[in-house]
Amino acid sequence: TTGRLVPYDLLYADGVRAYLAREWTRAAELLQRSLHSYAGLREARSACCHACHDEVAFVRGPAAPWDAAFFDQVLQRADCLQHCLGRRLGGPPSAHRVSHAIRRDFEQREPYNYLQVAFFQLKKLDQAVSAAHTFFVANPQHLQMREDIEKYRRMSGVKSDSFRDLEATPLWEAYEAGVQHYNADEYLQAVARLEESLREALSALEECRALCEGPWEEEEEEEEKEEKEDMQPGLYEAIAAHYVQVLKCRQQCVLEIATKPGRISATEDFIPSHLDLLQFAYDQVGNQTLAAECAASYLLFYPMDEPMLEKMNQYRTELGEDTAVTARENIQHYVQRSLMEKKLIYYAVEHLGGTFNDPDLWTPDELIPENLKEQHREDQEKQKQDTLDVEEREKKGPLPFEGIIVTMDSRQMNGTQRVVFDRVLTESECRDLLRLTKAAGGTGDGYRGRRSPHTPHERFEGLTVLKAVQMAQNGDVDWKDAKLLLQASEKSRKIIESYFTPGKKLHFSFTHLVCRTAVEGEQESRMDLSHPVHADNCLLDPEGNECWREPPAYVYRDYSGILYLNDDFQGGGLFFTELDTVTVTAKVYPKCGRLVAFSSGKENPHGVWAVSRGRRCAVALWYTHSQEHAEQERVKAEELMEQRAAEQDKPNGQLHQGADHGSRSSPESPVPSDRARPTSRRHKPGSDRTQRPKELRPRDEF
Ligand SMILES: O=C(O)CCC(=O)C(=O)O
Ligand SMILES: [Fe+2]
Repeated sequence: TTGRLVPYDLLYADGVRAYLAREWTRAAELLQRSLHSYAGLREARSACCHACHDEVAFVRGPAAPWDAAFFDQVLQRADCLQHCLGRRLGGPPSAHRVSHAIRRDFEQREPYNYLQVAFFQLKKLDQAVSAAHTFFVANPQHLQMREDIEKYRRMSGVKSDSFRDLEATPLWEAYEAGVQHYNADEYLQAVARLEESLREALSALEECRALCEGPWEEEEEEEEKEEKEDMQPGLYEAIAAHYVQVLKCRQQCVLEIATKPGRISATEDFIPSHLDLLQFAYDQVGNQTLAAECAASYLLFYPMDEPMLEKMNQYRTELGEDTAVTARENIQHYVQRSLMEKKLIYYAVEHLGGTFNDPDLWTPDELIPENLKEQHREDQEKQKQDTLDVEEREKKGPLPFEGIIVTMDSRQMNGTQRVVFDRVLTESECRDLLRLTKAAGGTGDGYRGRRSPHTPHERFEGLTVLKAVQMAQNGDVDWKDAKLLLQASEKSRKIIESYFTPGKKLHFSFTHLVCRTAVEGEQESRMDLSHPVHADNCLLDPEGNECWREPPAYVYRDYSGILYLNDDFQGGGLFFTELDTVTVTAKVYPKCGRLVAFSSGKENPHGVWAVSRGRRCAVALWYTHSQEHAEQERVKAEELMEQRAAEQDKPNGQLHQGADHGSRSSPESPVPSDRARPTSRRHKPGSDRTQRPKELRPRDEF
């Protein structure tokens, strides 16, 4: 390295100052240097962490974790790190302490927000665009940046390959591709990508853990001092308190690596779920040896997992008793280290106080001290009571159909009057309804593929119940399929009525089957939404934090439902926000048979993320308490249907109620829910404000 690394926070502060003074060349240079320095510091920390011994590796057994020998190890390691960093940084590591705020800015890629404007002012369009894109990847709810990017897209001098993520990691690309192959039963490709993603995840984890150790942040030091004063500590206590902070920080890395940039919540149980998927995929491609190895590795996390234990037995028989099946070494190390750190943390929490938000779902019960378990049980009890309260408030009635489950309620969706049901349709019913959309598309009657009113990058096709029945009359689609559309929407109506407004009739207001199809070749680094954030019965005014319940809004709509039919597309998640339209509070990923329902008012602003590949189909449903606004088309459609039934003199078919959805774990939640695991100990994705303060926003410069 070339001499001393200038602390990135200094460069950043100077860069922002130059930006505000509109000295664009200087601003661009300083901001870029701050990013380099930040990367350099991370590299140095990683390298040093690797070079200095991992003290936890020296601790043997659970007895007396905090003995003198252990403290020696901790101190020695701290010493080693200090020297190593000093050498690599060309100066005292303490010079690189930064405040929480600055660290957060860098984690959220804020420097790129400024860089974009500086480059734009310098007429360096290519760099402006890649800075904008890099920022936006981590801040997809940033409306201003979305607009900026739209402007770039319309500019003639901008090449499409300028929309680059300068901070891209291979992890998410590999993971998503892996899961997609897995979904498509392409197990050979799935294995390759998931192995890559697991490797990347473990290495990202190491990097993240390295950042937990010096140079310490100022605010953490403050906290620490308070703790020290509280307990008048000796040297060991001081080291212990300090060290516990590091351990907690390292444990939180699991969440950090499992959170995709721009997303709010982590993919649950990221590492074990890789092994779960890999085990199945290896099995499918006939590689029993590696499948067994993954099973053994998975069992390190969930030793009592019945299905996996069964698989293990099977492999033992198949491979012969002589073949030793062992877990992967790096996973063994990972689990041991994690358990050891948890033990130390719990020991400290028990004796020194404080709290620990364990990020893992797999932590064995025995590890948690009795009195903390007690606390944990109380928390759970309280949470249950809260749920009951919400249910009470929402006057939740019993569900009118068997086999349907409530997957998320308002509390879990951080809002009011929101719910997700699953298993409302079977796979075969989804297929039939999808066939309806395909057949209808071919006739050109009533089902016109046209550009979406919301985005030029998608086609938008809609089919009402009346159109479906009319097409059945014309012989263009099956009567059975048209009837299914009527039945599915009626079933949804009953579910929603009984859940939200038992005893108060809900009428259909409008129903249509709608597909959103990505327009091929126009998806690259697309930044708009499939459906902008809106509320269903009022006009949102995010600036005024208001929602005007007046025309042209459909003011009489009281409840909304969306019944999803498929998941073989990319993007297309539904999300809820606060009134500001940017603070995302909940996300729902479509899949066959999933029904999301919510009240249509200002309490539920929502939007749909871009569909970037494939076709996303759903039955969109709106309901009203007002009889006079009841959907007339539907009355007509039902009449036609009855006429036909009378002609045929056949009884009406019944919708299948409840479904058996196979036993394979779905990759969206790779750990089947019936596996024993503690619930609610992990942190809940709360609301997350992604819009930055206005005064520093580059937008004024456009
Ligand atoms: O399709 C979805 O998930 C939501 C659509 C929606 O919000 C609407 O059409 O009003
Ligand atoms: Fe909507």
